[in-house]
Amino acid sequence: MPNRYAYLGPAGTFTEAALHELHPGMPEGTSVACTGVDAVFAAVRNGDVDAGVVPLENSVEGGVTTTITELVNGAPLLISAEAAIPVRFTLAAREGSAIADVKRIATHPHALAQVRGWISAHLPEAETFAVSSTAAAAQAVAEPAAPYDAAVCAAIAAERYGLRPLADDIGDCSEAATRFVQVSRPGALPAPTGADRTSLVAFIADDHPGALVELLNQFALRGVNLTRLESRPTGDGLGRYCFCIDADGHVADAAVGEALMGLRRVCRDIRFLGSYPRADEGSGPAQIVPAKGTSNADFHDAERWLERIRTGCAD
Ligand SMILES: O=C(O)C(=O)Cc1ccccc1
Repeated sequence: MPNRYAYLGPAGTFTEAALHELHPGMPEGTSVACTGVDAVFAAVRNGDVDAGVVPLENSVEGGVTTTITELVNGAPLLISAEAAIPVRFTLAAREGSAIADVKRIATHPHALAQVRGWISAHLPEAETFAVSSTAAAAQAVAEPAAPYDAAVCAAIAAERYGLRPLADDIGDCSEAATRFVQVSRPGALPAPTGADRTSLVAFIADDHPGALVELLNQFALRGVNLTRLESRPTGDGLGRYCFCIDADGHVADAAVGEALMGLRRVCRDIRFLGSYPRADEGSGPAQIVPAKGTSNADFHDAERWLERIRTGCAD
């Protein structure tokens, strides 16, 4: 039986595009469109689907709060894959509308944040409304008694819901990309590929000067490169934060494994969020030359040396 996947719907979202990038040629009927990120997490947790795809962070707007909150505070799930896709926004309206008719615009909050410059330059009087996704906005605009005049969405969503593009590529930053993750119930980890990422949440043991440096040192000392560090409130009171961390490498790699053991010793709690193949395989951080003495072979050699000393077999 093919796997079933939930995603932030309806059809035509950027998240659906990410799902297809992760599973090219997936059979009809194997995806389930959800109305919110929280509904995707619920579908995965209660076993309705095998995995779910949600947006995690955007290169312009930063983290997607609902996704991060679910990963940090909800019943534990693991990230099993990621996809990074460019996001290009279209302003779309019903047939017969012109830009000058647009008074009410609907879209996802992350899309809105990325087209603010264009809207204030071209439609400074327009009101904006946050809805659950860009495709939900397009679907709503297509309704005969639509409460909105236009949607900011993907070109493919405009086409799917029979809307006319009024302006294409209206994002304020042409290089904008969003990172999506696939979440699964805890189980076996994807095998290391040599170009992996590890995600976790670190909870500091007690507030003291240098607590964050201690945490970061666990990675630095082992030559592990970090690709994301985001503080999130723990919910236990003002000034209490946990740290969401993405690092290059797989937990099966000696350096990452040892960094995690170090964190375990200095932190109150660690939530491991998974090791999975990097979407930017072969570019960016992957090009970083490993620090001296931090390869798997270096760690294993040092371990064997210590063992010889401990057992009295040192030469
Ligand atoms: O609403 C969508 O289409 C999504 O998939 C969420 C989103 C919104 C804006 C940028 C990237 C992802």
